[in-house]
Amino acid sequence: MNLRFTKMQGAGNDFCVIDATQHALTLSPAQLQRLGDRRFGVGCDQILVIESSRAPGVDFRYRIFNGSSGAEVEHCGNGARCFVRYVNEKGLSAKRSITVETVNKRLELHLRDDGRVSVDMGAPIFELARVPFNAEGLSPRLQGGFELWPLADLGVEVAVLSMGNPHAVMLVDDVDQSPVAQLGPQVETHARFPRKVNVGFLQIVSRSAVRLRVFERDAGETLACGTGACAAVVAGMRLGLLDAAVEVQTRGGDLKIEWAGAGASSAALDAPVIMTGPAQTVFEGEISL
Ligand SMILES: N[C@@H](CCC[C@H](N)C(=O)O)C(=O)O
Repeated sequence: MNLRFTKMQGAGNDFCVIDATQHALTLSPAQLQRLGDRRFGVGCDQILVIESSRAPGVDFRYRIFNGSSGAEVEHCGNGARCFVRYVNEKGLSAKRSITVETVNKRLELHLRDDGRVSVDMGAPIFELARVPFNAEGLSPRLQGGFELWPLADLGVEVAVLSMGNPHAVMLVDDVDQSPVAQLGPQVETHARFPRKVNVGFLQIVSRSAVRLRVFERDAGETLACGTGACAAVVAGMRLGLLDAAVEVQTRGGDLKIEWAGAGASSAALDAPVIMTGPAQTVFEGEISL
């Protein structure tokens, strides 16, 4: 089959976007991997499929597949910004704000007048079983009232949370010196994370700025990870290190993360995380799969 795609990027995290609003489309893991393959296919971190939705109040279904494995995942923040840019540029909706549903949550996406995109990423999830993270037999170290969990065999401590997809965040002194390529895959596949995990390396620069590298589950290190930025900043806020609005510097660009739960009582922990950043179309093409 011949498949039309649009290559997009948000802070360097790149995507193949496929419009499946007019016809049902099922791609096999091998076809998805071909799209994701940088040597023999198109090349991208994730494949985003746009489907129509019949759910009340929902404009589109937003499906996400990791490009290297073809596995469907729950959430992709940088992809969400590209999603609403695509829908607008292709005239699939004239609305500046749309609501989409992923496999496990609803998101609100807004095109801003300054050219950037804001996404209501929903509330972070801290229940370990829902991340999922198996903490049996472990004792966390508390910092600012939040837990840092030891992964003793790797000699690191991680904050654990979900943005709809699983994240482990570790504090580092300097992201440039961090052993991301070595430690990333070891934490990603650690037995304590039964569905694997995205791994963030977080350097605190000030109370309103951080540097971040993320080793993504099934994708390796990417230039930026939107859910990773949200998870890392929320972890930093709960550890008492960050204020409520934070600039995240990644290798592919800057993202702004805001969360009303920072420094607040537990009543505000279910406040949504708001992410703002760029989204751009790179080129369009067709591939034979
Ligand atoms: N690039 C993403 C996250 C994509 C999914 C992730 N690799 C996972 O497996 O959960 C983002 O911008 O959030």
